[in-house]
Amino acid sequence: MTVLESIIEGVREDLAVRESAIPFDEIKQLSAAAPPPHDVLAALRAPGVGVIAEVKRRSPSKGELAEIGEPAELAADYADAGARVISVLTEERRFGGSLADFDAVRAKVVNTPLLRKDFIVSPYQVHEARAHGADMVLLIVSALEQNALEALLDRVESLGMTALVEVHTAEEADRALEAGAKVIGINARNLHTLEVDRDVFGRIAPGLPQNILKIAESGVRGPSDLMAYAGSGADAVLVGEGLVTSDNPKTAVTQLVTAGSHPACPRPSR
Ligand SMILES: O=P(O)(O)OC[C@@H](O)[C@@H](O)c1c[nH]c2ccccc12
Repeated sequence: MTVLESIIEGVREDLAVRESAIPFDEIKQLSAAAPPPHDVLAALRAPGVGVIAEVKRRSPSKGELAEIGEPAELAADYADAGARVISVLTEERRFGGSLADFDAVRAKVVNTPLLRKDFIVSPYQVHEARAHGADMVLLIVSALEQNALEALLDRVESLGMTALVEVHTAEEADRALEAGAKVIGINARNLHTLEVDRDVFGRIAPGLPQNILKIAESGVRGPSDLMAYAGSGADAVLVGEGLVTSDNPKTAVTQLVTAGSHPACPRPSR
């Protein structure tokens, strides 16, 4: 079993528990009653290279990253520093996140779009994300059969949310396009082996259509990594570890945002 497969096994068990507490029909109603989602595409299309800042306590590759006693405070700092979207991990077993973290962040951060970062394998989780106020959800191509990917993407969009469709290979990028993805995240980390290769973005992104928003995920340590990704066509970078392990996450976001809007930073070509 790969790391991804074992994570998903745990995700399905935890999901079954939540589903028995709140059945599908009920979560569907809750998702319909939630305040409308933010326009994530508009946020990502703003000038310059954007920053998606992640609330991340732990990772399967590095173990404990940061304690994050107050995820809402951290997220508020990210928002104040100009993050375009805030990603909140809700996977519990390997990443130490939760929907409670997501709720705390949503209660505090009202004007910045939120990404529910989890391993989505069922329509239930999409409605659940919306019920908790998510604007964006992650769909991982290598975790989904093509028909499931397409059905989940349609459901995300039918609820007015935006999908971040994550790929790690050119074949997966083709599947993402085939499914109709508008925002493609190219993850430098292979979720089966956890190896990071920062060159993956530069190999895949130039082959994607111009109108597709391209997000470089993982392994961003600071402004020079952002600049390098910008040079390969990134519209935004998604950063977790580099922020939560920094002495001052707010300043770390500010530095990235500043680099992404600097005249010397290559412009996204949309
Ligand atoms: O902490 P990093 O290396 O900056 O990476 C952030 C983000 O890309 C990473 O958390 C991530 C990318 N895809 C995922 C899928 C599931 C969980 C986590 C992830």
